[in-house]
Amino acid sequence: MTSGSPSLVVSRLAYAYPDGTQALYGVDLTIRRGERVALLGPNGAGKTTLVMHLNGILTAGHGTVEVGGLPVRADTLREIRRRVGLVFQDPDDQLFMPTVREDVAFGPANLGLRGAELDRRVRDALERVGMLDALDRPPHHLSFGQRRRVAVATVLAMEPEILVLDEPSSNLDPASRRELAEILRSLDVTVLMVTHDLPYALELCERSLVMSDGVIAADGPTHTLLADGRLLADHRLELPYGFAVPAHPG
Ligand SMILES: Nc1ncnc2c1ncn2[C@@H]1O[C@H](COP(=O)(O)OP(=O)(O)OP(=O)(O)O)[C@@H](O)[C@H]1O
Repeated sequence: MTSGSPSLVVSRLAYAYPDGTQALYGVDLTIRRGERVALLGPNGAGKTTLVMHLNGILTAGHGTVEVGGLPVRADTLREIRRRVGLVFQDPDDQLFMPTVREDVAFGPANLGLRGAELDRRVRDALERVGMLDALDRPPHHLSFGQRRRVAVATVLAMEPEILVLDEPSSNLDPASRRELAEILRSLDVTVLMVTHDLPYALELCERSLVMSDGVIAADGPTHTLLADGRLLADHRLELPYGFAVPAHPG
């Protein structure tokens, strides 16, 4: 991957739902290749609405979204959905085939891959999340944490430009949470991660965005933002009880 060039460029993106609720008021955002960025913000800030624009589930009222230089438009959606790998909060929204192998093969098979190339994609993606052993198991026999890792693999198998994760640490026990962090850190892919888990953002993402009332209210090093008590209070962000942001990053 060419680091430094933009993976994602969002310009002046505004959106109102059909009932008139204005959810985005003009979002500008550039994420460069290889960055890991956390999208923080209270309930109702517009995070999900923004994410749904990245692969064209919602289309812009105003403004533009480009992924790897390709604009999100009706005629580019197929390629955009390959480039933007969305990992839902609930893995059961993503896994629906009888075996893990078939679930991970589903996307690349849809792109036309077959035979050894398809098999390589599936194995490679499962290996990257440490789930190769589960190849022939039914997803519903796996633990929640394992299903989340397989859900990540279904997206990695598409070789996306950017991996977008919705609450990746939710419902994970501490060991699974740490293991997923290690996996995410090991991936050579651009990551945008929506999370309420501020320590997870600090651990994984050098840069964070704070969304609030449909705009990006702050954008900077995660360490700097989380050390700013005033910023956190202004946007209903709270560190866990007893958690202290280290005096110096990393
Ligand atoms: N389908 C919808 N119709 C109308 N308004 C909606 C719809 N979905 C979301 N909204 C509104 O849009 C605004 C932004 O919501 P959004 O779900 O993007 O926030 P969020 O930051 O993802 O919140 P959370 O942290 O709770 O997931 C809120 O005011 C919400 O009530």
